[in-house]
Amino acid sequence: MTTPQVMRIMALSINTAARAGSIIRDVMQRGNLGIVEKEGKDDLQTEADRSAQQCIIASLSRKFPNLKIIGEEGDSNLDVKPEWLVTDENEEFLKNCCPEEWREIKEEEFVVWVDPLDGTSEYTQGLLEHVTVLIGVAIKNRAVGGVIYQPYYKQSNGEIGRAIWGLKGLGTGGFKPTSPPKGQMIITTTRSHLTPLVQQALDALSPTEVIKVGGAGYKVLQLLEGRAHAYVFASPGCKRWDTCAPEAVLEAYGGILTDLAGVHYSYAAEVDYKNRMGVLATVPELKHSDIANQVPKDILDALRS
Ligand SMILES: Nc1ncnc2c1ncn2[C@@H]1O[C@H](COP(=O)(O)O)[C@@H](O)[C@H]1OP(=O)(O)O
Ligand SMILES: [Mg+2]
Ligand SMILES: [Mg+2]
Ligand SMILES: [Mg+2]
Repeated sequence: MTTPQVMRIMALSINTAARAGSIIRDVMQRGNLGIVEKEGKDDLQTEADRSAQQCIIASLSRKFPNLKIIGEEGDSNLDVKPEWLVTDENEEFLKNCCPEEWREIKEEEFVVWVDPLDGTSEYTQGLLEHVTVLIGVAIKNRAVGGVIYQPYYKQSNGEIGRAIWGLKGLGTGGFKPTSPPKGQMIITTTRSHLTPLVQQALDALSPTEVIKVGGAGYKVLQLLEGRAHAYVFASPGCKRWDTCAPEAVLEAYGGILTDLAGVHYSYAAEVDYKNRMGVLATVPELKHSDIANQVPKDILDALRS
């Protein structure tokens, strides 16, 4: 029997994210980040963002030429150094059994959303543990599979970097699932894109504690590892590549990620990339709709306008 495409795409994404992670570490070690401002000082790009994206898109498109891939850093030159081309699919992952519902999905039915470096602002400031590589796999508008790779995570065996993955219908891997403390409401949110509206939404949810960290990937990790109950961001700043992989991993785990009104984003290729209605993610222990219902209407109206 041939291996279903979704399993092969996920398995190649895991190994490619790790390779992108080593490129990110190399750029930092060389010390010349090559920072440029995209839409302003809140929207930076570095040599690491560019090179990691080239590695990911070249590797995936070489093996899956009919795959639709959308990367944060725009069109990339795919004529990359041979050592950036990843061809091996992750064998550990391939030992898993493909969920029935994804078995027949063809290469051209997927959309892969790539954020080669999530947490660029933190990367440039040396807050390296906040940095992740995000590869999200969408099928029929929905985020279904995802890889969150942390290039600076120190494993207990001394190895550097770890890959966290999730596939709906199969589950998750690469981390130790942990429930957040009972009787509290710990919210994780932005540290580099705080606005009055972001603060207003936090206040409305009466958190017992607020954890400000960088990146959408790292914030969802706070939920997976029991350090926070919810991720709340009342801002249109995130785009589909920021949330596709985190949403898929969190939902494969039993949590939910939507906009602030409680509605899922579409990950179809032709959508407007902006997550205009913000981000709300919750752990499986919370009822997501209860939290969404606590978001004041004027905050939603402000995001809509
Ligand atoms: N105003 C913004 N402009 C550009 N990117 C943003 C903005 N707000 C959020 N993002 C993206 O969403 C991620 C999560 O946001 P935050 O850390 O503020 O919670 C950021 O790391 C950044 O992704 P990236 O670093 O890949 O550009
Ligand atoms: Mg960016
Ligand atoms: Mg990002
Ligand atoms: Mg990025």
